[in-house]
Amino acid sequence: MFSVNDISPLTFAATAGILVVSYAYSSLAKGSRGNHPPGPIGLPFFGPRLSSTPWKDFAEWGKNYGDILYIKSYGKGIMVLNSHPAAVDLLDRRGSNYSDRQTFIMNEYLTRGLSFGMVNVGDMWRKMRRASHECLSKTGVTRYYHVQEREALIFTQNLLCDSSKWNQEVARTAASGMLTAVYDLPPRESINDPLVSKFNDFHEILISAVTPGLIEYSPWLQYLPSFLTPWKTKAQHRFLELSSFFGELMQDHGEQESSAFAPFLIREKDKLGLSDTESAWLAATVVAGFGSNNEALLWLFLALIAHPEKQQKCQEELDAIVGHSRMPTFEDRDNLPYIRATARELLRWKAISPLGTEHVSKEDDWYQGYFIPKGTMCLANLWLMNRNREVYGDDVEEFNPDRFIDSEGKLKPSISDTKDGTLCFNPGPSVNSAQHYNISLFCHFRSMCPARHLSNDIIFIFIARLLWAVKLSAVVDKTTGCPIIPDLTATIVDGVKTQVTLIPRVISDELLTSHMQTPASF
Ligand code: HEM
Repeated sequence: MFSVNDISPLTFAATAGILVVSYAYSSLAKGSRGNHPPGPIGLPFFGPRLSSTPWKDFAEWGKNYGDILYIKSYGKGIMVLNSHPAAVDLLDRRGSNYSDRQTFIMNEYLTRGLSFGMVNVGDMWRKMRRASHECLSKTGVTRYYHVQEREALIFTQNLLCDSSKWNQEVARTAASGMLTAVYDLPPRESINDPLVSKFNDFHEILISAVTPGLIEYSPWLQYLPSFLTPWKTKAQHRFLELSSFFGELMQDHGEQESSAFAPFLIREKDKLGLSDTESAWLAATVVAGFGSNNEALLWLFLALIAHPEKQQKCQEELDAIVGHSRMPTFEDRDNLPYIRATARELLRWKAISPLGTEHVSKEDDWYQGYFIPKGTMCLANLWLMNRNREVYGDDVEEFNPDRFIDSEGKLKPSISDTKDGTLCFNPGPSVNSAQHYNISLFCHFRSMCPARHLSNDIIFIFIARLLWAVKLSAVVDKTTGCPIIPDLTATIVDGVKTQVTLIPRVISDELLTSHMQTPASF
């Protein structure tokens, strides 16, 4: 019988050598730490320390480690793509491997996989994308023009009456516009409107469902007996309660012959292949997207208050093109390049979704000599891409709409205006135009924001109508006599807090009132 004692020291050393080499080879093939993209290591298991603005941490680390970072956080592999070409290569060209979403256990219990923004690429995702395309495509959104125009008018008028709670008014209007677009409901008058509150709560629920808590780090906890997991029962009840609420909304407001989203989902039910519950959740999660528009409009106030000279340029354009006898409409859009540049700059300056949505790799992959294991979470650092100095110049931190205006005063084309996304915004002599891109606000990947046209429309018409009617100024500090300029380095995490003074520019309130006669619904 063979025994270890029979092996000579030489054979033993040779065998051990072969084992070490083959272990090293197989770990390399499986992607040992050494073969992952570089990145800081930090504490065992916990990984490197992340601040409340991780996109800034990633940008800082990128200076040492390069455009593709890999970190392990709480045992989870995360790859961060700091450059647009790398993001396009992986999330678009190899999108079939990187289109899964991170699974959050809490999200599964609360939404049963029906929250549109968190659906994995697959049958359900395709159905939801197809259904939303009808109403959110570039031509589809034209049906909402009058809804957005009217909301921007009501918003402006309400601010003229009382500007002290301007940020609440922003929240009201963002929710109200989406409720009309989806359920064909009349405008909501107050932030305390029960439906607005309900969707505010729902928005919070969706966020909490994807905010990692203890259960995400210790998934086995979910299998404990029910008396030890009351959160599970609570989440399941919440799902049923929300499903029945959204179902009733669909029934009450979805049966009309209007071109709002919910009635469309009901009419086309068979063609779209979505069950009643799935349609109800799709409609509700589209409404919940108002949070992003709300955030963009909050930043708009800060940008305009801090930059009266940019505001004035917008108003000069409005005065020249629209005049004082009528309000701007979507028909004026092509003739208002500076307003459009302001809208675009707003989203570049303060990325609303700085890291996009998490993508997860389905299979092992190799990229630029690095190994990316299956199940790696991939984040596109959109915040940083929109601060590429080679593309935007050295004043990337500034709010400067002029960067999008060419020497003839026209709006420069944006990546969304080009098919292949390879447009170079500001090519210097050393820049390879095929490698540089101008703007990455909504992502250009397979799961790019389906509401990008709608959001662009909303931001455009709000800037146009608001600045047509009023001038925004900072409040003056009574003791110093100086204007209180808001903190522009703050992030939405800190909250957007500032006071604003409104100086009316319109001839009379009657003019605004006359615009209220526009149709109230579809
Ligand atoms: C200024 C406003 C907005 C910005 C900047 C924005 C940005 C984004 C970004 C960056 C993504 C991630 C794409 C990816 O990583 O793959 C995304 C996805 C998404 N957005 Fe938006 N968004 C905005 C408004 C909205 C609104 C109003 C809605 C609701 C109608 C919405 C619904 C979604 C959905 C459902 C997804 C996930 C798409 C999918 O998984 O296929 N967004 N958005």
